[in-house]
Amino acid sequence: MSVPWRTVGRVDPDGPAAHDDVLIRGRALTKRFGELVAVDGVDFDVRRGEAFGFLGPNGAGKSSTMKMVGAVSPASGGQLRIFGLDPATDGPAVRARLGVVPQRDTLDEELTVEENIWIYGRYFGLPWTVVRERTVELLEFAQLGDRAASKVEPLSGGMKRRLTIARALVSDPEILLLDEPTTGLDPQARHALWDRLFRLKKQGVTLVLTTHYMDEAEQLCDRLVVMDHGRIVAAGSPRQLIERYATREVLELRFADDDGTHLPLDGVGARVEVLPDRVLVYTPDGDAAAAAVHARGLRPLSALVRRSTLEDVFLHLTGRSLVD
Ligand SMILES: Nc1ncnc2c1ncn2[C@@H]1O[C@H](COP(=O)(O)OP(=O)(O)OP(=O)(O)O)[C@@H](O)[C@H]1O
Repeated sequence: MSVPWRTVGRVDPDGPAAHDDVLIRGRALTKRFGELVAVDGVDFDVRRGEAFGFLGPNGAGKSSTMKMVGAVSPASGGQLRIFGLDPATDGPAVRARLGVVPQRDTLDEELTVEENIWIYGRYFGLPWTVVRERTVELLEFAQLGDRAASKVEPLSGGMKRRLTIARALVSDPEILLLDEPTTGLDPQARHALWDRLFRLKKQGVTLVLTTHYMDEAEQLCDRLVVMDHGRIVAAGSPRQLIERYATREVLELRFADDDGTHLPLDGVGARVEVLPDRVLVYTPDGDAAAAAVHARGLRPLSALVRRSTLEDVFLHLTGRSLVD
């Protein structure tokens, strides 16, 4: 029996995408800056209604990809189609259907909160009555209704980000592009922003975001690609990636002697990673692995069992941590 309310506005991350469900298609997409290849032939599809993420460390090529998708930076090679259009020749038509939240806020600090949305609405050529009406709704959505007439300058970082999102929504875009939406925000502000993004997703807005926070990618993204050095090193839903590249649990061990390389840990889990400050034992059963460690006479200072995350996926694929 189908359960309609569970499928409305959702995509099946494992299912094949119908052709007209693909809003953004990149094939061998490349961006060069002189000799530097910032994006090195990436393939991806973004489907209608999903939240799609580009996850990777600084310099991975996420923003460069996002700028090509935003039709503000031309591709150096490969193919890109957005709504079936080529941004190289149909830039204005593509941009009219996108909302963009850049990595750095570009709000006008001299203007008030509502004026920042008004000028954007007018820029998109919307009638004044529509702009005013939408501004009221959007400021409610951004939880800034009581700040409409305040100047932007004294707002907190989280409020400014929410205002930037509200401003990007004034043209009622089909796709919202968010470059590092929560970088620099405190945990409370990040959660408040995630909550707004969840709401947008529920309303059917397609979200495309870049992030180097694995928890953000896990929380928000239906599907994502993991990028490193301009390439896609893995693609799938967070769950698929964790199942494919990590075990269900991780036993994190810390020893008094930081050098874990000599420890007799062979076979205690499916895989062992020795980091400078801790040893990670990948295992389906963390408690059983902890017992095996103890049985070998090892006495770590601490032993913590946790679930695998996308950070573990990235570590497995690249040998490095996402946040250096
Ligand atoms: N306008 C530019 N001119 C020259 N090099 C650039 C330019 N923009 C980006 N790069 C380089 O391209 C590479 C990829 O940068 P990009 O900003 O796309 O990475 P990123 O994954 O978004 O990282 P970050 O989170 O730091 O923005 C980096 O080596 C960067 O220095």
